[in-house]
Amino acid sequence: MTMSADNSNKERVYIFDTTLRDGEQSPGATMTLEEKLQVAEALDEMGVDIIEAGFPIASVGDFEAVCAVAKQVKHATVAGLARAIPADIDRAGEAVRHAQRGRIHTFVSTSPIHLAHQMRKTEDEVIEIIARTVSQARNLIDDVEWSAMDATRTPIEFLMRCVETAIKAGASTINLPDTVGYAVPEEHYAMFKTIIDKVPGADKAIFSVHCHDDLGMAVANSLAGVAGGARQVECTINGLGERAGNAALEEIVMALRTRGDAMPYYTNVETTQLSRASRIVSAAANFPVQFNKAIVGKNAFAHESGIHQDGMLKNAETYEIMTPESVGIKATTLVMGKHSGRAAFKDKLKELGYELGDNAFQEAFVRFKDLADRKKHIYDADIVALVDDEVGSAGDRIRLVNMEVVSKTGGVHRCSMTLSIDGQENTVTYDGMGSVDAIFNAIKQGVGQNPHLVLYAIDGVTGGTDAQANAHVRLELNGRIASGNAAEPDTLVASARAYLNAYNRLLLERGASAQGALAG
Ligand SMILES: CC(=O)SCCNC(=O)CCNC(=O)[C@H](O)C(C)(C)COP(=O)(O)OP(=O)(O)OC[C@H]1O[C@@H](n2cnc3c(N)ncnc32)[C@H](O)[C@@H]1OP(=O)(O)O
Ligand SMILES: CC(C)C(=O)C(=O)O
Ligand SMILES: [Mg+2]
Repeated sequence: MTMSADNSNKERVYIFDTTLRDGEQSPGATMTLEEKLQVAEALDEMGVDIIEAGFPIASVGDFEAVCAVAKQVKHATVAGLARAIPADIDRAGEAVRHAQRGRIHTFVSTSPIHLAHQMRKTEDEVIEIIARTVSQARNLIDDVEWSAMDATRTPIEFLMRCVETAIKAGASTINLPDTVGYAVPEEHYAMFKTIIDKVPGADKAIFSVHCHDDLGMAVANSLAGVAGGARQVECTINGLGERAGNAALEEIVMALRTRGDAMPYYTNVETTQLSRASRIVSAAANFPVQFNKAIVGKNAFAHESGIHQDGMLKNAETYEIMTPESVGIKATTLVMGKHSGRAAFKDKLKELGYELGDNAFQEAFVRFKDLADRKKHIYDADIVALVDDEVGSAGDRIRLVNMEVVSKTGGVHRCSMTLSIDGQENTVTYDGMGSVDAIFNAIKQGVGQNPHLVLYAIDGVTGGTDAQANAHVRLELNGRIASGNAAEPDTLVASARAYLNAYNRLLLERGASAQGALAG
């Protein structure tokens, strides 16, 4: 079994979502009040434990957003961020007091570089600030989280002093952020383990891990923090966040769920809502999700290569470690493209309602591969057009071998064409008023007949400049009418093949020899 959702013998990990605060710090990701409320509703419904709704001192808008989220949220705790500054803490307290469960999240820098350059404080001054500001917050609310900004670049002895001070002052959650995405997993594990094992009173607090993705290790570091004893993970939907982003919520949750055998922890998140939450955040923050993003990317459950598609058709567990349904995606997609094989092509034809005999199938597959080599996206409509074309022209006695068209503005339009007529090749060249006229004239010359063109139309099978052209031709000769179609990426080739297809049908009705068959 590759997936585990059995939570017995596992420890609970609390999910602290900071999409609305750290996520919104991502350049260009600002959300309106309505958008924030929509995101908060999705997070609350999904079972997130804590929603950090904003930084109330930052602006009137942020304050109002935190108040509104606090009033709306039904289940989760709502947190507001505050610097270690009295006015920040009062403002955060004022905003989250509307919540059924409110939390003040206050932070201060602890690393030497921050102390020297950002805060311009000594270690002793920082210890005094922590004691004073955490106590202030605790006088406003029971639930106080304290964070050591830049914890991972802080000497462990000083970090332990800070943590002990914060716990003594009443913080019930201690967050040790990797603010600049500097940590590596082993080190991160060791930091949590050491602090939890050694700091007096550590058992009175829940430890929290908060990672940034500057080196692409935010999720790995978060999971290492959990292994080291953290029981709250701070993360964002789609990994939105400052610079390279925060640890992605969907990745943390699905990693714990899928690899419960290696990591005995569980979360309360309803995973089938992950995909919806991702779409809501992407739209609200106006931030597209990369196609190959784990869990929620467009390609996360899509397979194009033939070997994988063949495996998927035999048993989905050959190439999928989670089901798409488990993250709220309807189904796996087998994308038809140049890497696809016969198994997937046959399956696609079946889905589209075709059952071809062996020869027709092989020919259709060769044409499909040829089309896929030339066209980026193969849609169902392309395959329908291709198979209809293949089936419709299967018995054609006159076939296009190759053609070349020269066309010049205000000048000559000339088509040189080789036709195979009952197996015999015949090359002709003819001019026309335009490219299509030259092509049709060349065919008439080649077959020695002059049917009347009743209809000629072109439409695109799909959108895009690389879309196949569907050409339709209707011919009339001696009172008989026949229609032909052809689909090709090249409009002129499609036109020639549609004309020949119609001519072949006139021949078929007549049952005569191909060249000059319709005379008299
Ligand atoms: C790692 C993180 O994600 S931290 C959160 C980052 N998020 C944000 O900054 C978004 C919201 N921020 C804002 O709107 C503004 O920066 C405000 C309102 C908070 C402050 O604005 P301003 O008063 O104009 O200060 P400014 O942003 O220029 O500088 C930050 C000040 O806060 C101080 N500061 C930074 N962190 C802390 C802290 N945790 N505790 C106390 N002071 C702090 C800095 O030292 C600096 O103080 P100084 O002006 O005395 O040198
Ligand atoms: C404010 C803190 C928690 C933060 O976002 C960080 O250090 O990355
Ligand atoms: Mg952060």
